[in-house]
Amino acid sequence: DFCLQEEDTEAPGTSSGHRLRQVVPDRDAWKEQCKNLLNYIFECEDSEPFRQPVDPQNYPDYHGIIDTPMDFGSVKKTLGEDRYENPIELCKDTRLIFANAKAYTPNKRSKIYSMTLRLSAFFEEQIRTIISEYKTAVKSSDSHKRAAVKTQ
Ligand SMILES: O=C(NCC1CC1)N1CCN(C(=O)c2ccco2)CC1
Repeated sequence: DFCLQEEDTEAPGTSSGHRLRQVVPDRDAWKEQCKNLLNYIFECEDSEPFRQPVDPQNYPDYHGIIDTPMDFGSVKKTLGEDRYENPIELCKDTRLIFANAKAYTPNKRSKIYSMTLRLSAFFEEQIRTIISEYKTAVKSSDSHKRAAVKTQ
């Protein structure tokens, strides 16, 4: 754990001597990490069918089978517009992309569905660390808040 200086309101390096450099996990780091992950996914050929919403002209039965369509373009847009509070929400929407493909596919050996299997394996590997570091950062920022209250 890191120490919290008692003069928490004073500017760093004040007359009360040097403050120790604080190492505080960044609770906003997940946003850039998810942006980078999405950019990598967009580079993957396997994401091609999932970068934009399904056009009902091409798949007239799609919206009768799938209640909540989702695609990586929408996830990227939501992230960019700061409409995700945390990476867990982004993970939920991304898992919906994969679940929709599994629900819609007529056959588990279909080309498009098989693309989601590789993509979801990669996504789950990457998102687990992002979520774990986010949860750690939230915990330590909570403990910081409790510590600060005690000193008041
Ligand atoms: O048209 C689509 N996307 C929009 C295209 C990129 C601009 N599709 C993706 C969703 N989808 C399936 O998940 C699926 C599973 C088995 C067969 O299809 C249907 C095809």
